Amino acid sequence: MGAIVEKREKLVSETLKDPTVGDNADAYTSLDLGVWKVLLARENVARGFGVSMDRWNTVTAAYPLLLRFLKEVYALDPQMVILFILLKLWGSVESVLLLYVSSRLLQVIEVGLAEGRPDVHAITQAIVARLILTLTATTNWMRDFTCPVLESRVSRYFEDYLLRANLRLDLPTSTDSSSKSQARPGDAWRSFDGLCEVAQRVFALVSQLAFISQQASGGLAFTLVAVVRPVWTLTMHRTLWLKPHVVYSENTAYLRAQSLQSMSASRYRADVIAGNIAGWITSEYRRARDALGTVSEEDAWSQYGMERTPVSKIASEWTGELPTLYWALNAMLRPAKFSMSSIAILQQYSASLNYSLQMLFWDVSEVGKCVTDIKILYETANIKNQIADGDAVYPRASADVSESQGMDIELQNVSFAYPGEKSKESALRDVSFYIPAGALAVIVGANGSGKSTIIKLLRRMYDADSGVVHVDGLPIADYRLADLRQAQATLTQDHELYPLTLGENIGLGYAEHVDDEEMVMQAARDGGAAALLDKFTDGMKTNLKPVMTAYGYQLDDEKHKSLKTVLGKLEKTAEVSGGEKQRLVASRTFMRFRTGKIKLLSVDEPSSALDPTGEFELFERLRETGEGKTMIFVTHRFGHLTKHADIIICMKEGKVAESGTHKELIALGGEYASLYNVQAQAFTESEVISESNSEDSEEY
Ligand SMILES: Nc1ncnc2c1ncn2[C@@H]1O[C@H](COP(=O)(O)OP(=O)(O)OP(=O)(O)O)[C@@H](O)[C@H]1O
Repeated sequence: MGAIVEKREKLVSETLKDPTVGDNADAYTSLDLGVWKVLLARENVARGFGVSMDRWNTVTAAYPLLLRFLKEVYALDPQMVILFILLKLWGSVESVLLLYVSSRLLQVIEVGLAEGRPDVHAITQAIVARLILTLTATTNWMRDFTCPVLESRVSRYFEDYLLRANLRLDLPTSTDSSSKSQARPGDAWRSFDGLCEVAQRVFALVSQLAFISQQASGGLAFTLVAVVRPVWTLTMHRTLWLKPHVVYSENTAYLRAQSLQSMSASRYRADVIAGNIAGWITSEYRRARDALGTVSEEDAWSQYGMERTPVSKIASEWTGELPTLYWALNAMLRPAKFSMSSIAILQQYSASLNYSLQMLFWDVSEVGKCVTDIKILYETANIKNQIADGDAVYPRASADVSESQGMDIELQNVSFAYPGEKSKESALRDVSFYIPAGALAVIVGANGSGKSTIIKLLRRMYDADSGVVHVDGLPIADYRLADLRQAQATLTQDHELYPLTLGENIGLGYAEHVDDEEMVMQAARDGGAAALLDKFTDGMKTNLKPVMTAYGYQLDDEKHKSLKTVLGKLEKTAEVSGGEKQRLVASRTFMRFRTGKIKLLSVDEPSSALDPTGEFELFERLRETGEGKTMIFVTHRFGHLTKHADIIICMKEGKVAESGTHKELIALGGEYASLYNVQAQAFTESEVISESNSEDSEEY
């Protein structure tokens, strides 16, 4: 863990010093906030009353985005939005009305007491006040109904927006943390509600100030004195949200404790139980906690907001006392103009203003977060994909190979390192080879030698750092991505099962025909998954991993047996074995073949969990189906495939060690021959297959 932290420190300081990164390291301030480190872009404009122009600029720059956001939310349901805002604003109106009623009440009581006659006005005022409270209860009740309806409309709209924005991201972009979107659909509603809340607070404060400034007991001077505190507090408020910053932790003990804590997740459970390491995890966790001591883990944003000295807080409290001081001084200096009721009324005004100010301050401190969340939300749709689209149509009408069913592939001096790769060596180094259209190529080599990476470059999951991948004579980057991918079928062990039905898991190989049960069934037969579909009562309609919606709380083992049984049944999902998963994924690939557009089939070790018969049948069917198309198989197993291969590319440490046919490579006696011999030894009488007699020995 210490090494990780050292590396992280080094990485940060080297990146900031790196002139190619573009920024200047001096432009950042590094802050330590508990377990967090914050790299904060330095503000370059002079500060006045704690407010920087940068902060103001950020808010004004966000204005068009805010306007767009509010317009979009309004368009979702104008009537509901208006009702929601009116109900919110009622809170502000109500506070002014209550101020008015209670000040009138005090005055009338005072007059009544002085004159000693029945106080009809006071009784009327009290009834009106009660009516206001009834209205408040009704508006609160109405808000309980409007709020969830509007919330779900806003959330659904932005869920849809984010789904589209995220699904269009390519692999390097979506895994790159600097461009990965942190937006969540729930942020949209929180931001809208937060902004409405601030609007309500501002409206409440302005109405109170307007009302008080008109009153004989208040007046303009009192109102001005009352606004000193909010102006002071808002200008002194520290927020990170409106500043460009990076937050990370390099606290060894904290990171260690977090890692150990995460080992309670269900994906580690089997290993933790089998390895009997629960005790070790707990004691290591406690040790990490002890080492952490009292260092604060509170989030960096809250810690940044905390004042380093009490000066600002003291000043804020004092400015809050100014209204009291004002009327106290007035009462002493001009006693004739003051009565007990006017003093009580001023006190009420002060208390009410103070409350509104505090609430406003509380909500305004969240505005920065709302603005940032809205910005992140919209920026998700503008994240630029790292894999640029080409404009050439594939297959090319003019290409010599266009008539062929296969794809003509040539790699010329291709080098590639994964983005942010920590390995000392690149995944591919100066790789060159040629696979003619319609050929069967097999890529072999040790673990980590770059075999799968070649397949990923052909699918344009990534682009080469240098060198060129040619497809049908043109650089691969020139083609339209959608055309290129449409012409390829891949089968790897990285494919996942979708949380959808078994039928959809297969049918999505050809999305346009996902509901064609006949076609899906045929693909299932080809991929060896037909028996699996028969196994489940719901067959193709079986939902594999439905999203969990069953929850049970406060259930007693004895008293609530039937409820627990219901819950158990609801929680049960359909399970498939590793081999069955591979059969389903293979069936999806066969479904893809039915598009009739496939020119390249890449198969990357998809059979690790298949039984020998299953594996043999799968490869045979793939070879039959792919007949005439270019086929690339990545494998560790030597046998039928290598025997039939038109070309074998043997990889070693990111380079092509050698290439040729099986016979040629065995005759060469190099890397391929030695890999082959290791496997052949297990099946032959003689320990080593010599180069000379190897020609007929590939069957094992
Ligand atoms: N997503 C990734 N990010 C960073 N490095 C990666 C990534 N995938 C692979 N690598 C690294 O690239 C190198 C080549 O990996 P690749 O998967 O191409 O090897 P392989 O020959 O297919 O290995 P295997 O036989 O184990 O499947 C390895 O050193 C690996 O650690």
